[in-house]
Amino acid sequence: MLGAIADDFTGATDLAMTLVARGFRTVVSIGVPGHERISALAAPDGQTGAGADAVVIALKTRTIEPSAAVAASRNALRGLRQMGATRVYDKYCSTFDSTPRGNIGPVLDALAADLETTITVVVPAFPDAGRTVVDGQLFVHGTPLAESPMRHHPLTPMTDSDVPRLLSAQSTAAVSLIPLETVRAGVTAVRAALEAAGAGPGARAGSAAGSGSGAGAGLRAFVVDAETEHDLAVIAEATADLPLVTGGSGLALGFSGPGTPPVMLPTRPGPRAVLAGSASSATRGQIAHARSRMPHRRLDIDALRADFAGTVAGLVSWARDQWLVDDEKPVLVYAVGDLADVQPATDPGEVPAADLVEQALSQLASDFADAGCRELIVAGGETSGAVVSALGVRELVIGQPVAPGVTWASGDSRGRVMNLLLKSGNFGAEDLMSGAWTVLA
Ligand SMILES: Nc1ncnc2c1ncn2[C@@H]1O[C@H](COP(=O)(O)OP(=O)(O)OP(=O)(O)O)[C@@H](O)[C@H]1O
Ligand SMILES: O=C(O)[C@@H](O)C(=O)CO
Repeated sequence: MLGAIADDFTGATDLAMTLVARGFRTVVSIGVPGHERISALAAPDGQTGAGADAVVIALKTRTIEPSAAVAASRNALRGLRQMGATRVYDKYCSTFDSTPRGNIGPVLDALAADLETTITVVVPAFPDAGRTVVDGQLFVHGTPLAESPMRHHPLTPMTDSDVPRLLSAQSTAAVSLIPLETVRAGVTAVRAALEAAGAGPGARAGSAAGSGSGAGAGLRAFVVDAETEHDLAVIAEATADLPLVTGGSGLALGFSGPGTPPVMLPTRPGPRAVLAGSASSATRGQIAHARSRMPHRRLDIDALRADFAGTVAGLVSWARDQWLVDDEKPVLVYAVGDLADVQPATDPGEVPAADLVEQALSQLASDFADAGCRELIVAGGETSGAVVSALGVRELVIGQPVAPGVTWASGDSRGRVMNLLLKSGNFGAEDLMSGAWTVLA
């Protein structure tokens, strides 16, 4: 069984949809499952679980304190091992989203230590979504990460494009690069690079330059260049025996499961809504597009600060009115239409704007579900984490894909099955908020 740990919920569905497309029966667990569910999912023969070929544990650890992220990830690893996971996939963002102190490095270090492995790979590339890595530099649709809209992210502004440098600052591992020329030379060349480096301290991979930082800790982390799906297939094959691989979801494009067919989710009658807490440029474009096609409201952060319950209740009553007029049309509630709407810093003692937004969208999701809403698009990884937790959903079944990294899923919210589309901030076409509904059977 393949076990995966994702640092946010949209990342979990992103990876899970790729695994489903590659023929894995995949369960997304929101947090670590309870003992009974672990037993149900466990693989009696160490190979195939009764309920799943792959389990992705969705955490909300991208921006929390590094020590808390490490503890939650190690706990998830324990759960996966109890289920019989023999390989572990540490999923983080294809744009390497992390705070300056972590959490990608500390989590990678801890998982490698628990798995007693001294070699792992770092593969953020996801070419279908425009993320490529060349000479260790991460590009977003051809623009260096640090010049892309990611530099304006409210929680994880990315101001460096150099993946080995980003990782070295966070990890105790000796960080090296396996360059594109080695990947293009094929599986044997990548394996040779990994094995040669395993030979001793300071060993280099292919023609790569190693930073060598932290070499004493024993772990070697190889950032591997990749520009195409074929590159990812080469890397996946070359690393098939590693107990731990890390990256965006792209690496999983090179995996091959037992051929389980995908699930088609039925549409769920009832009102529909879009909740967007993401400030990412793709989400802002989708909001601009959706505003001319559906009733919409922007969250008023000052009003939330002054009267949270009253402001949310006002939005619920507005949404109910819209659904009475046209129950086919989704309503849109969003946080950021324009970057100027972002409120980065708050006075000490004040609830940060980001928390108010997450709390408001979570409360709206619960109240909308109580009002009969059974289909929901949520934009943003942190936002999705907050919303799905508030809905009390424990597991997701992956359904129809919508765009690279974006998929419908269904989950049980306190006895009500809902279709949920958890969209990463920078994924999806401009018409996603009005168009994604049509792919439900
Ligand atoms: N006006 C605002 N001021 C400050 N923070 C905000 C504002 N609006 C939203 N936020 C916060 O910004 C964060 C956006 O992160 P989120 O992960 O949801 O989106 P994203 O980063 O675009 O998506 P992803 O992580 O999937 O790429 C959330 O915590 C949200 O509450
Ligand atoms: O890898 C990605 O880019 C996404 O799955 C994600 O994690 C964004 O939050």
